Amino acid sequence: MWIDVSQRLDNNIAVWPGDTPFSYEVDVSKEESGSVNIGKLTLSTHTGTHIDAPFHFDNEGKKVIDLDINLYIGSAVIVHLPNRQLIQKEELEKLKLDNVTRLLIRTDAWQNRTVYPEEIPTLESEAIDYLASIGVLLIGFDLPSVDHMESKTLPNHHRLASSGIHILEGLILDDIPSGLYQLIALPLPLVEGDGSPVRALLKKEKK
Ligand SMILES: Nc1ccccc1C(=O)C[C@H](N)C(=O)O
Ligand SMILES: [Zn+2]
Ligand SMILES: [Zn+2]
Repeated sequence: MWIDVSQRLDNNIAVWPGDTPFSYEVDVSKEESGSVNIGKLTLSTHTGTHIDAPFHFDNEGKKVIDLDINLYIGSAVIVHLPNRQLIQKEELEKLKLDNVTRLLIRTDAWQNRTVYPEEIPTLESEAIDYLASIGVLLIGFDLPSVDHMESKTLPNHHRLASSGIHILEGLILDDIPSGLYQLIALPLPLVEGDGSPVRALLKKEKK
């Protein structure tokens, strides 16, 4: 059974402070067209559960279409690290993450999803270097960012990208136990995209 770990996209979804509100409307109704309802979406590429392309924080960085889709499908490990402000290398070392290419970190730190949190846990730089050294290629969080909310320089976004680690944000992992899963979280084929909403799904691996 696949489990949906995506935020639902409705007109009340919280967005990054100051960012474009999400909107879905029926632009042309069935009555108007005589045949079909046609919806219109307005949204930031960083709405809800989404991936970041390096172009989000680097003008020379890859855009969504340039990202390898294989990153976003395959086995993933979920670890539960609640009640921390800083996620440290030592702690990750203890989790025996060898051979993990997709790592999802459940922090439980974004409790009220109707608003953006003021502060969120982050990885220390040594932890990013450690994950890169063991071969992690995708990191996902149940958080709206991999940097502090007020950060303008986005050091973790840059360090992850330069280490070859791709970013998945805004997962809903509330009820998901630690363990080994299959993940699907594919971005849209946005040619100019700096990010893309995804439908993120998990399936428990037997074992
Ligand atoms: N600064 C922003 C301003 C407007 C919209 C989004 C942001 C973000 O940085 C979003 C977050 N860091 C993200 O990677 O989704
Ligand atoms: Zn983002
Ligand atoms: Zn981000």
